[in-house]
Order: sequence, then structure tokens, then C-alpha cells
Amino acid sequence: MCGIWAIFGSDDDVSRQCSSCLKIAHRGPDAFRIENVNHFKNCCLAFHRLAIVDDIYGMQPMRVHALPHLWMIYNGEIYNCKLVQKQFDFDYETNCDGEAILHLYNHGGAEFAAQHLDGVFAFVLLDTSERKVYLGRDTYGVRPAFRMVEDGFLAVCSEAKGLLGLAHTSTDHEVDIQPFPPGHVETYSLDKKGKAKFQEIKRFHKIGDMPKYETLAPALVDDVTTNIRNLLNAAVKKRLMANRRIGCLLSGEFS
Ligand SMILES: NC(=O)C[C@H](N)C(=O)O
Repeated sequence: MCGIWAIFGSDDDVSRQCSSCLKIAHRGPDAFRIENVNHFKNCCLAFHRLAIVDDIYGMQPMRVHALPHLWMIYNGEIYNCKLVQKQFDFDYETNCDGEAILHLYNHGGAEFAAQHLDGVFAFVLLDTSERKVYLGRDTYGVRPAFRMVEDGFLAVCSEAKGLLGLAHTSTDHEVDIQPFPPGHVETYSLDKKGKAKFQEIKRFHKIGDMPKYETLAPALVDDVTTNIRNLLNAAVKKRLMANRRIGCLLSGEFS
């Protein structure tokens, strides 16, 4: 799982507000971190981690020495992290899958990054040099993300309950907490006071369109059964990039 929580442009006491992130503590049994960004005092990022890849250096908010202006939290698995490293000749600092997002963003922007991720993800990326915040979510919305925007205040969380009680002027009944739309990237700018201003929302991919990244899908042959077996094998294989010894791939329903 993993849980992400972030606020920008708060007028309240951030050190008090950030305790709301504990409402999603169940999403990350391995470690948690709450971080307030220097020079961006009214913003805060928090992360609850279920460590799947690089449990030593993969903690978040993720930062790398080569890109000190970027702060990122994400919930997800990026199956093609090694592939994009080779493709674009990125110099990774960690072995964590999400580092790909930072380098892809640095290479071509947020939409480009989201388009080149083969995986499941919900991310919040803060670029302190551009004073911009980017939100992104995978095409199928496998990883959850909710957000609330209220007059310069932006709050994001893996679960809606992490946003309750945060609004400055509205009550929880009035506040507009929305699921973040799958397959989209949204941009906010931060003014001098750190207030978040909506800039744009872009659909980076939709179901049915060919993805921009190189798929590892095997070539189709004339036999349907062989195709199903090959595609299923490839789909399972690409998900085996985790450091965890045991995994469970499940599709189904419990009633
Ligand atoms: N689990 C996550 O959502 C983040 C990342 N893939 C990790 O292993 O920590």
C-alpha cells in the first residue's frame, strides 16, 4: 500500500495540522516520516511506508542529491524503472523504483514523466525552484488519491479521511473532497506566500490508447491460448521487481 499526505498554502499551524496524516497510518507498517520544507513553511509532506523496493534508501519524501529542488511522495510500483534508466541514461542514486519519476520529470516535465511510467502510482511532486506542485495518478486509478482545494489551500491524501478537518473556512460537510481523476496530471503554482493556485489539468493517457513507454508485451502469435499465456507470464514477470520474498497477485472479490 503506502500512504501519501500533503498540504500546501496552509494558513493554520502546520505542526498541528500534520497530525491528520496519522489517520492513514495503517497504509504503511514499515516507517513513516513527516516533513516540512525549508522556505515553504506552510506546506508539509507525509508518508507511511510499506517498503517494497529498496527498503534502505527508498524512504520518502524522496529527494536525490542531483535534484535537490525536488521533493516527492508517491504510492506505487514503477515496473519499468530500470528500463527508463537505460533508455534515458539516468544516473540513479537509489535502487527505489520511484526515483524514475524524479528523473523523468527533470527530463521532460510532469506529463512526460507520467506518460513514461509503466506501473501503478499516485504522486505529489514539489519543485521548489519552479514553485510548482504536480499531482499524478495512473491510467486505471489503481493507486488512490483524493484532493481538496480551498482558496489557495491544497490538500492531498491517499484516503479522503486524511483530509477531514483541514479546511480553513468550510466545515467537513461543505468541503469538496474529490477523488483525483485517473490518467491525469495536475499543476499548481505556489505564490510568494506559498498559496497554491490551480494552473492546469491534463489527461496524459486513456484506456485504449497505446502507451508512450516501451511495453514488454510479447509479440502476438496466431494462437489465442499461447497469447493469453505469454501476456499473463509477462504481466506477472514485470511485477516481480519487488525486494519482498513473498507476494500475492490477486484479482477477485470477497463478499
Ligand atoms: N510501496 C510504495 O508504494 C512505494 C515504493 N514502491 C516502495 O517500495 O517503497
